[in-house]
Amino acid sequence: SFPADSVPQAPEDALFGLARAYKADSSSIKVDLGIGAYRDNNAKPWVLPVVKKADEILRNNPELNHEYAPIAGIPEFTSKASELMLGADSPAIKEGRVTSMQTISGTGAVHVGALFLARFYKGSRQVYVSNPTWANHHQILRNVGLETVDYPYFDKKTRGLDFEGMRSTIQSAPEGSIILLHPCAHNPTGVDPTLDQWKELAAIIRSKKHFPFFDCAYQGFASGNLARDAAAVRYFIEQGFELIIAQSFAKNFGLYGERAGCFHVVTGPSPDAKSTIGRIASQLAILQRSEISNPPLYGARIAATVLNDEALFKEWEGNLETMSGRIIDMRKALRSKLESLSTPGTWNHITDQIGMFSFTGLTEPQVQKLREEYHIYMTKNGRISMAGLNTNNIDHVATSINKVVV
Ligand SMILES: Cc1[nH+]cc(COP(=O)(O)O)c(CN[C@@H](CCC(=O)O)C(=O)O)c1O
Repeated sequence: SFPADSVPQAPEDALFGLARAYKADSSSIKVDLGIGAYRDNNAKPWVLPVVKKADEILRNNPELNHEYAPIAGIPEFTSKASELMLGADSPAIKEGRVTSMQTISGTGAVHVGALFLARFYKGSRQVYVSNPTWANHHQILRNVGLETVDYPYFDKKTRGLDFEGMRSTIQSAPEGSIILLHPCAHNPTGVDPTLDQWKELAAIIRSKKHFPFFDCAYQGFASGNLARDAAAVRYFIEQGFELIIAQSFAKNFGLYGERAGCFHVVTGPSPDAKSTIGRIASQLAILQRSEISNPPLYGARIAATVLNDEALFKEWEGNLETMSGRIIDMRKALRSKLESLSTPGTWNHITDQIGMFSFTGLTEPQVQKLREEYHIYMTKNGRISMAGLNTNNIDHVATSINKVVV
């Protein structure tokens, strides 16, 4: 009933396949620079101290049970998630122009956003996506019948932003195209537009009546500051855009496997904004009900416990600074080691880039060699998850890169 020509063998997922290969490697000097998940200086996943506290609070709460969550998720989570993204004093929130729905982490939010657009967006069915972008974007968008078109993003020479390429491609996209944007800590390049460049992009997107789709997976991880990392999204909302936002709590709460995320729709200021938002929320509930019915409780309860308590929120901000700070230390250390080894080429991009990843410029053969000869694992495109580096393995990584970069 399922012959090979109707169910062909699919390629293994780039990222999860890499994780599997790393686990299977018995070498004592292996280094995992693959999956974008934070590791501490001992290369171990880090359960944030504030998450441990929230877990303790939940365990000691006799009121909690395992009943279904509402279809849109637990309100003490979704309301705080939207304040975190938009800012507690956001006019959009005050004017009732936002609806938020809890999702299966960031992936679930990108998916339900894509599905919502595929069903109800009357503009173009083309989604303009950065080249390169997150490994999962294209297939999520295509699975719901949207088309993807690349906009240039990475300048191979400067290893920085190809702003001219990005700007002109968005400018010339058909009116009403959907523009998928990473608001901070771009994956995989670690390169972000400046606020002035965001303002220029907003003007173009408005003039062409494009639709902004923000995928925010690293708020607080890029600069260590939650408001700064949300600046692009908040600017667009201040400018009165109608837009959607996928929000992951995987990295900034370390809740990867608990799948805590949120999806937001923001409408522009208008007399019927509230009724529009009500209609949108009602259709989102149908989409969600038919796919997951209602979202998982644990991760959202942990995040809500922290987001609703001033002292825990402050402690969380400290935990974020610990993670982003350690990554920045590793950026400085890797750059200076590569330079002190006089590794051919320039390495300032390692510290110029921001967030979880560094787009090193290493070629596929060099990546292959690092993996086979030095047991260092990174994605084929030369992306390094900087949290995989630590004071115990950084010399091995720097000297190995130095050897393969001829
Ligand atoms: C831009 C982006 N959007 C959404 C997600 C989804 O996150 P989640 O909340 O867990 O559903 C990720 C994670 N990407 C890193 C983690 C592994 C994955 O691909 O997923 C990565 O690129 O390594 C992103 O980098």
